[in-house]
Amino acid sequence: MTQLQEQTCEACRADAPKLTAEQIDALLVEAPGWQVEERGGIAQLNREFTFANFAEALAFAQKVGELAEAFDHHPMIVTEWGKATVYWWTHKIGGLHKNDFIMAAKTSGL
Ligand SMILES: C[C@H](O)[C@H](O)[C@H]1CNC2=NC(N)=NC(=O)C2=N1
Repeated sequence: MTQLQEQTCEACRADAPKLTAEQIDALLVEAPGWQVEERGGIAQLNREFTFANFAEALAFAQKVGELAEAFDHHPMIVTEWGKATVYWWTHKIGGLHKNDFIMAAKTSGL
């Protein structure tokens, strides 16, 4: 996990290739707790984080947002009482890029 977590996102270009199923399977091994689900035809990496209450979930969401701003790569975060679900995918390519796994690993490290 630390290996992915320490990497930095490469500048993702619109013509960057989406990860293949094999590449996704290999990267999932390095991102325990994360799963890939397709939403609206787009493969997304997601993980649910649980907390004691809403305030803690919100504080976590804020940290994820700061991480996203630092790397200019942004997730969807669904924040609820006791839960925050983080979704990573690359808008530019409408799918998954290694950057999404790097950001997921960093999210797990928060
Ligand atoms: C202009 C800015 O760098 C781009 O729009 C970035 C911002 N954050 C992003 N976040 C994600 N998840 N995918 C992108 O393609 C993306 N592009």
